[in-house]
Amino acid sequence: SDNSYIPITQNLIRYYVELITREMQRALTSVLPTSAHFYEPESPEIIDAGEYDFIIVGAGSAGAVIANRLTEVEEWSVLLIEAGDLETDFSDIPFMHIYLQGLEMNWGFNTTPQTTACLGMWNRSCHYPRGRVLGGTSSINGLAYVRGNPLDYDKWAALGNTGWSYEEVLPYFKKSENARIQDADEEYHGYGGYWFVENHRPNNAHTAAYIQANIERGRRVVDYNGREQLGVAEAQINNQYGRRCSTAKAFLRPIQHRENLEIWINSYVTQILIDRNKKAYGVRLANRGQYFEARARREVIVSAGSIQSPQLLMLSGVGPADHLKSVQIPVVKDLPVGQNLKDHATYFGLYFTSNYTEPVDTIENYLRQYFNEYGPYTIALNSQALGFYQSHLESTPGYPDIEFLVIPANSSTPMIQRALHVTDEVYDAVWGRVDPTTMMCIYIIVLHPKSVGTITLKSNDPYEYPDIDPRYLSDPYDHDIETMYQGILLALDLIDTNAYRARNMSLLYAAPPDCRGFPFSSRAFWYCAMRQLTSNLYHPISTCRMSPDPEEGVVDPRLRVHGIKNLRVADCSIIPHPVSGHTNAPAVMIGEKASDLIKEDNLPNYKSLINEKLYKRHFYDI
Ligand SMILES: Cc1cc2nc3c(=O)[nH]c(=O)nc-3n(C[C@H](O)[C@H](O)[C@H](O)COP(=O)(O)OP(=O)(O)OC[C@H]3O[C@@H](n4cnc5c(N)ncnc54)[C@H](O)[C@@H]3O)c2cc1C
Repeated sequence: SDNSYIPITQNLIRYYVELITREMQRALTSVLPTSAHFYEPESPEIIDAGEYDFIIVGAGSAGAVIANRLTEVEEWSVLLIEAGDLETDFSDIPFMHIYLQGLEMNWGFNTTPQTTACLGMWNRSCHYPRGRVLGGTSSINGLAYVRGNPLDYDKWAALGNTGWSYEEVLPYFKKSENARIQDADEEYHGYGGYWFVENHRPNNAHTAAYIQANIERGRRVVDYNGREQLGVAEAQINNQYGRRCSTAKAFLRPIQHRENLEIWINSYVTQILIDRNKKAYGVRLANRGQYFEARARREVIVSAGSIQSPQLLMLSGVGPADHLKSVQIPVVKDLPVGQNLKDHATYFGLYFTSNYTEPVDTIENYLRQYFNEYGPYTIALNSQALGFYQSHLESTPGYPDIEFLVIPANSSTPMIQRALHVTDEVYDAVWGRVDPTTMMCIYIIVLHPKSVGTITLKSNDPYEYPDIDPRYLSDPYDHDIETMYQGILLALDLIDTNAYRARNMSLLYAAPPDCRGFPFSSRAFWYCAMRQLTSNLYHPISTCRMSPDPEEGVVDPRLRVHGIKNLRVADCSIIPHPVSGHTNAPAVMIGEKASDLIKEDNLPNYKSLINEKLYKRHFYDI
């Protein structure tokens, strides 16, 4: 909704102040579940939930889009099943995104203990947040709208995935988008879609300095979703009038009246039902202490995300035969499910001090700004700028291998320790030295990691969380850690500019205890620090990888599971090669494209319904 229609009364402010105080406190203290057993019904009795044309598992970034597009066909009935509950007024506030990681909207996964990264985290294990709520991870994420580089999608196509080149996917990015951004390369954006993209206002002084420092170094200010990506930019974010625009808000709310759509929330799917002819015909799910089975006349579409789509396939007998046998699951189809896990390894420990102090205001005033669509509450972690860089390790023209996410003053909160699971010792040694009002932090992101991890089952119990073993920074030739190190050098070089010198920006002495034996800021020191404080940017992909070859992948380029009829996977798990960006925009694009593939395969004479009119700017009111 447009905030400007809401009268900003004292009662409204009081309601929000109480909400924020309560939810922040809960996030800092609540204990997240370690399994999904709370869904488990006591009785094994199964209730018939009827028949639908399509069943979609997971109302996340991709699933919500698919539910919308399939119910455009009036004669089709669609059941959308989501394990989580509804979004809240609290989750709508972009600034609160980090606190959502401490609440029940987060599944609360953790990696297995690691040996090459996450060493400064509790039990050497990184936290692995994922959305358990309508809108999925788009309802708890950091809101950055970053599609990646055209060459990423051309690589997908070059791997044999016909139909996924940049030229072929760009129309789907534009189809979903409703851009309200400045200085955009307009032909690359959509202006009539469901999903809002905005800039944040006003900018923090550190953001301006960052842009200026890069200009001094000869870099350009770009629309990173447009003509060229190398360079720096103000963030484009999925806000709608300053509020979080999750895919639930964008794609489900406007169509909730459609009679051919049923949405079941708080419903946990435990199995995809596959018959003897290897045809998927429905799902079993647990809802409010009861088992149900729903049948699909046409297809089951799994959009449960990169962790739980592979989990669900494996629980249903689709996965690596040896692994399934080891957990006593009868093998329906031997496929490399859960293999090839990749993620954007990110260094979280690079802090700088400055002579600039960002003023701190009251919650009430921040809220007044929020209701008027501006100010710190309208952005996650106050993170207003990003940069895309190419180190000497990447030679393809125009193709970045490093991203910076600039986190300026007033974004460090005690929640960071809980969100990253940093040990007390490391937290005190690093964040204990950070003055939130003056600091700047740069997250260093490896865009094309070579390290490969896995998702496996711990047992055949559908309620047990899977094993997530990402193995960050583990590739045999140290490509990932060296790329990250090059990113740190780039950041240190940037500080040595007039723009930053004017702010007296300098590297914070912050050494994790295990790295104190190395000279501060030496190469050996950074290598040590990176292994301590590298976690993920929460962008897991490739666990149900798309490939025409069933030896290499799980779904074909039409997203059909190899060897199983009437079953598709459509979410980030199908991404065959990491994008030079973030994963929410690609997930939505995948949802759009999957919907068209499904329509093509199920409607006679269907031609892609992409309507050029949708891309044209129809208003511009910022
Ligand atoms: C903290 C955080 C910050 C991030 N920041 C950004 C960002 O700034 N920009 C960006 O582009 N990306 C960001 N991402 C990543 C991005 O949001 C995700 O990659 C994307 O949302 C994934 O979409 P998806 O459709 O693959 O899965 P999801 O959106 O995770 O959807 C999966 C859905 O399936 C449901 N589900 C799972 N299992 C079952 C089951 N058995 N039964 C029923 N339902 C089930 C889940 O509850 C969930 O709703 C961030 C992620 C996190 C965690």
